[in-house]
Amino acid sequence: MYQYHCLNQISDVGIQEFSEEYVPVSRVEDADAVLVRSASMHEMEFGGRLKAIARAGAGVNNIPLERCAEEGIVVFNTPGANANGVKELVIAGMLLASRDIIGGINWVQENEEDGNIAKDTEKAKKAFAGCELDGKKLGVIGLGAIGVLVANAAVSLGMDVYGYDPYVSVDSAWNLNRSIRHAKTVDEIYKECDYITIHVPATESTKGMIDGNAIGLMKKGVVLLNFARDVLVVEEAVIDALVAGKIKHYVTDFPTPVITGVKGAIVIPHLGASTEESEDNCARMAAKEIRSYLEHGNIRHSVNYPDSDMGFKGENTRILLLHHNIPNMLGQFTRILAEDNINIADLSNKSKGGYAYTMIDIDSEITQEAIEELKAVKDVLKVRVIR
Ligand SMILES: NC(=O)C1=CN([C@@H]2O[C@H](COP(=O)(O)OP(=O)(O)OC[C@H]3O[C@@H](n4cnc5c(N)ncnc54)[C@H](O)[C@@H]3O)[C@@H](O)[C@H]2O)C=CC1
Ligand SMILES: O=C(O)C(=O)COP(=O)(O)O
Repeated sequence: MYQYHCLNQISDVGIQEFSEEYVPVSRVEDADAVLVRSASMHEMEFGGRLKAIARAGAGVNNIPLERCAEEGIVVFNTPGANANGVKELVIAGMLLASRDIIGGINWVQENEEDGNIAKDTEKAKKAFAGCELDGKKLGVIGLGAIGVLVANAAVSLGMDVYGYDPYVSVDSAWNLNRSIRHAKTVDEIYKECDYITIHVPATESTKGMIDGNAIGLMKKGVVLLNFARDVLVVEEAVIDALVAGKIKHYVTDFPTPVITGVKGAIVIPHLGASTEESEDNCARMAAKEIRSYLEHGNIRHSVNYPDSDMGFKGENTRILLLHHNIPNMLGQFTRILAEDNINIADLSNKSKGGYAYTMIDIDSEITQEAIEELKAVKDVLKVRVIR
């Protein structure tokens, strides 16, 4: 039996991926696996039983990745599974910033009692007029799953699109529309574009990247869109720029006490991934990742351990070792198994940064003493045996 705990509402489509072998539990401490969306896990203690955390979504800044790695807990996310949902809302954000659609709708509601509203509309509407997206320059910072979709959709809308991503993956580069201009520096985006949208993860190096200096380089009347994370943008600098008319609108998916209610800020309550399709996709992918790891030891889409796949666990016993990525670990593991007269049928050893993952299939049983010896090896963080 495997026990799982959901820290946020997770779509039933994902939960249905679990077999009868899986039961929900109400406490994280009792869980083999946790499913989470945006709930913060930084202050949480994890029981020794926890093996996997699956973020049904993209951003993992709510999870203490390093601490999890040290405790031998594999953290997964679901790359691309909600990207289309976000892309559609970004396009909506650009449209909301181009004409005062929100102001116009509010005006209609405020005048609902007006028997003359059809006629009065024609006088009032000039206050809500704006511009079109066609022909405007859009800068996309971060060309991952979301950035690529936004950039390509904007091309279809007739925009002149610039993309910036110094770490762009080969897949993303292949998927980009060929008319998109390759910005060699982020400053080029700041200086050239009428609309700027940011789609990078929140990390120590990206936090605060849109600051007063970046805004200083932007065109007067620029529209800035942030559907990635609040902390990427220095909100005080944005507010100064809104007041000065340097930024026309700041469209953000992240309400904070600082930005909410500010004139010119269009603040959406984190709805980027809140579509039926995105929620189903993320939940389904997250549940599959958990099953594959718990039942077969395979890792796919982890953010703190290397991906590793030895296929379905067949008749063999499978030993899984999570450890620091340092020399002579394999030598120690194979010596312990050899001393127990165990024959290795298959073996994989992968690393990612400071962490490594070794999977060993053996064609006999392993004694509890040998397991204890493996656990006692210095720099081994977790040992699991699937029989
Ligand atoms: N509003 C919402 O509901 C959602 C927000 N997000 C946020 O959007 C972010 C991006 O999501 P995805 O596109 O799915 O992730 P992704 O991992 O596919 O793409 C991120 C891209 O940013 C690039 N990048 C990293 N540092 C950069 C830098 N300094 N300058 C330029 N590019 C840089 C990477 O090379 C990568 O191509 C997530 O990390 C999350 O914070 C994601 C999904 C939903
Ligand atoms: O996937 C992401 O990074 C998101 O921001 C979506 O968050 P949510 O799952 O809607 O709480």
